[in-house]
Amino acid sequence: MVRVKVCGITRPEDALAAAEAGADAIGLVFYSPSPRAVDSDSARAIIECLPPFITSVGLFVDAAPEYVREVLSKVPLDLLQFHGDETDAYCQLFSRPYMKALRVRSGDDLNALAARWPGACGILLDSFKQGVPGGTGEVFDWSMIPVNRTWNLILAGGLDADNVAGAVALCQPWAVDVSGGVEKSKGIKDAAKITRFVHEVKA
Ligand SMILES: O=C(O)c1ccccc1NCC(=O)[C@H](O)[C@H](O)COP(=O)(O)O
Repeated sequence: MVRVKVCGITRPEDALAAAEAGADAIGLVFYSPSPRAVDSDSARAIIECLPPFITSVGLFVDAAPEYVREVLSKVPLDLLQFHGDETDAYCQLFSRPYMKALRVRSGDDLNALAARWPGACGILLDSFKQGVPGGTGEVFDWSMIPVNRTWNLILAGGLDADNVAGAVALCQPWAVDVSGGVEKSKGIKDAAKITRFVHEVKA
């Protein structure tokens, strides 16, 4: 069964909509230039309203370790996601499971790249857009993804209810990750779009 993470959650009602739709995880963005960014108090309130068995993921981009530790002291995050140029050693500083996001560019050897983060529980493949670390709303060339891989693939980038079934059939990921494709506007999710997306993945 392919897992689903709904990322860029900014409101408790959107976290509940994701949980009720059957999503397995929610993502909270701790990167202030993003229109989907949340502060620690908001993030804690969102997580506190979740029912059991929904993984809470905190997302950072080249953050100072002190900031990550400050967030972790206030917010009960289950899993970390690093979207910048963080090394494996940096990602392992926080004694939490982590996923490393890689923004895919043509010609990348994705198996070789993934091997640089042996401590990662998953590799999130996302689209590359200059100056935009994530949440681009754009797909990348899924044919670049190696069929033979030893790492857990989380597929991201421009997914929505119309393309996700094809993406799953082609790429066979451990999980999929979506943000823009289930929104009314940046950071405001659409419950019906979330429900349709999860159905397309899990039906
Ligand atoms: O979502 C953001 O605004 C964001 C900003 C900076 C770094 C990462 C960000 N999102 C990370 C995610 O995991 C997104 O879900 C992923 O990039 C896919 O986004 P989308 O293409 O909109 O589905």
